[in-house]
Amino acid sequence: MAASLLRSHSSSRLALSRVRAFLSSLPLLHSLPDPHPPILRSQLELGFSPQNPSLPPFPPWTKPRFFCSSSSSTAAEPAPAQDADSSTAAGDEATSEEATASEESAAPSLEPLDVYRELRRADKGSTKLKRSECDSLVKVFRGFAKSPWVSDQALAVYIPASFLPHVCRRFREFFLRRCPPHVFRHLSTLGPSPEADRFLFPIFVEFCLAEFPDEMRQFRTLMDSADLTKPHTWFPFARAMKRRIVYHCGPTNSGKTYNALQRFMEAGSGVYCSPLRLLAMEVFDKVNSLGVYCSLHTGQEKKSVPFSNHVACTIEMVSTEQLYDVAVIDEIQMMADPTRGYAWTRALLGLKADEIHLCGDPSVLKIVKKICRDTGDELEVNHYERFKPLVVEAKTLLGNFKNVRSGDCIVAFSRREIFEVKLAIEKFTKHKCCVIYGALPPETRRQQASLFNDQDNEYDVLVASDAVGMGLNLNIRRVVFYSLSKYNGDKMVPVAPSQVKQIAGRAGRRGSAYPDGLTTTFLLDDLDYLIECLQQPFQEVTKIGLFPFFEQVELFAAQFPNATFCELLDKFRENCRLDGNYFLCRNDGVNKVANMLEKVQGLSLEERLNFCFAPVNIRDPKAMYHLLRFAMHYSQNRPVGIAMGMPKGSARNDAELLDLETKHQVLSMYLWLSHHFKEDTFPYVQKAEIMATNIADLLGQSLAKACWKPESRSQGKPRPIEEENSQDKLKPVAKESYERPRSLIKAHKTKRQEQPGQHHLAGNFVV
Ligand SMILES: Nc1ncnc2c1ncn2[C@@H]1O[C@H](COP(=O)(O)OP(=O)(O)OP(=O)(O)O)[C@@H](O)[C@H]1O
Ligand SMILES: [Mg+2]
Repeated sequence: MAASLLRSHSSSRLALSRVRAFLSSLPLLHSLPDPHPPILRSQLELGFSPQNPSLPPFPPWTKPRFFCSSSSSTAAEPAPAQDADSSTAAGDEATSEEATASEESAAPSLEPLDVYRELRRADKGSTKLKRSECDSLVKVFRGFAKSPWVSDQALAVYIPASFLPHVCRRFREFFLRRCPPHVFRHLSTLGPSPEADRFLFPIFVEFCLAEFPDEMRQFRTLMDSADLTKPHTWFPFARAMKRRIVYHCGPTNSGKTYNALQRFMEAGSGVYCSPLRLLAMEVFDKVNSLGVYCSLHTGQEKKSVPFSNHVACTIEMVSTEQLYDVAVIDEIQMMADPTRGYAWTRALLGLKADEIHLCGDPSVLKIVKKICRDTGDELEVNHYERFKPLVVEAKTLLGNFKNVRSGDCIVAFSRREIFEVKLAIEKFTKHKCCVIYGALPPETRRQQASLFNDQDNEYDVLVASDAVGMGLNLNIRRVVFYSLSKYNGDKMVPVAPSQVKQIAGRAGRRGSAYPDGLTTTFLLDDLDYLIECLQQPFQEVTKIGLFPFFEQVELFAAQFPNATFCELLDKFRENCRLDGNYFLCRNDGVNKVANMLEKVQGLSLEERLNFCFAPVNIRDPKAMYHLLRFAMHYSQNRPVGIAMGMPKGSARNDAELLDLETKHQVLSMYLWLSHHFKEDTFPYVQKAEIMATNIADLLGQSLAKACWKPESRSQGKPRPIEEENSQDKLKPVAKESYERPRSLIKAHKTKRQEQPGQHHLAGNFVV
């Protein structure tokens, strides 16, 4: 797991260098007489020896902060009086007596090295603790073993999470049998707490150095090859440049991208990095239409416009080799995305551009400032406000589709709900609906968006998933949340406030037919949560995503020649080291694909990695089958074929619609692979492109007339509770209206005791 290492605690920082020095000096250690007190071994190794009196007797990091009132005091000195005071403050009568006594004679030391030495000197079993005393100490050690702080710090001294429980158990056994009374009293006062962890940790390190030097040495080799610390140093050319970073910081619909694109178009050369293919395509079209030659580069397509010095690309495809005058990184807050965040981090750290424009909300401002300090780049921040405030309609739709109006965008969080809502609206009102959801190709989403934007047709309502939250320019008057819960792959959870903000902010676009933005919910019960989300300030991001380069994985893999690719990924995750501001991006799908591809022989590590990262819906067995087939043919050096017929026409039911979606995804995957492998291995690119375009058209035609009940891709598998219940939600309450009977948000938010909507029925809110 990703770990934040050694940022907060200077003593631990020193611990790392100490452990490194210790582990890198094998001959000296081995030449020491045995049995040699380990503490002295490490001291000797660092030069702290009686023969070298000019050096302090113990390295300073071993002084726990909580007990050293003065940094100049040494372990040889008696513990300062404050130490005794601080322990008596919370102590019992006996402790108080002890403190008084310690003022007369030297108090027993609580310096970690002293404690450790005392433990070492003591005979095994010398401590006779009462049962209750023993129990209270065990609690402290349990807390220590489970503390995330300890786990991070242990990783920094080359003890990975997998080994930590064993070491902690041994440490506890060692400690309990020899624990001196004053240390016991001290730990009892602290109890299981961060202070106890910080007190024990340096002693723990000494114990590990003595007991597990070989293991630590092995782990060190392993972890060094999975070292992802200081990622800004991975891009020496970018570091050699003096870059100017401009952060366009503000909420949705405030002109951030517009202003950044102005600079992009003025520049002699530029790159625009988009979170979505769709948005890259929009910028590509817009910029070319304004007379600036611009190419397009996404995972699936490369359109090179002759004489162009500008390129619009998806963030994953941006080159850190090419030099640009201006780069734009849109939706910079996506740096914190658990899966894709690394692509934004890489672009920010690695782009070779004189001027880099970041567009996004304020959540990553602080961390961007920190990165700029690390990279030495100059940072300018431009703050933006929404052109028009967003107004929350307190009335809501009261669970009735009859309250839908022209220009509404109804947001639902599953494909099933989207089609149910579309069906209900078209059946019980005069409105016609366009739909937008993640599984649709970008071309179809754009087609649906322009159908909705165009005022001269009957399609005046949009039903969309969260895919609408980013990228498209839509003429939305009002965003209506059909629900505010979402299936997270495991269970239904409330939609995150940042996402609610992003989606609601789509209402009322400058220059559109509806410049004033409104938002509300379908159910009155959901309204409070909507307001709560919109009123929440942007949460500051403390960690951003990172992922290793292929070369780093390759280096690591060399140590496990017999490991499967899946095992390798797991081991890398377990052993990798990160700075405190970074986390390792997870890729849940990759493991599933890697497992499936295990049976394909003859792929190099790089080829396997490429297949694993191909865009595939892992829940779609047909798409998975095609990926397996592509990999098998490739590994047998056969030209990879499409092996899929063109559908006869548009879909007549949901099963056919699902089939069209799958077919497009498979073609999209084929095109992606063709751009990631040698050209001649995927020779049917042109055919795949034509088929993909035609299928996107068929999808558009199918959606225009879709009036069927949705099916599930995972037929036969248990559906999430929400989906099971969704039939009930649409039970007609009157002949011509529908009602959803309950709000899942209400169930989630049991803590909210007040009656739904009681404060909000009075009027609208500006947020
Ligand atoms: N100065 C301007 N003149 C004309 N139109 C503008 C101007 N600024 C922004 N717009 C228009 O306002 C709309 C919103 O602007 P933009 O897309 O830049 O907002 P944003 O802050 O990037 O929003 P989001 O966070 O949703 O991406 C766009 O349609 C854009 O063309
Ligand atoms: Mg924008």
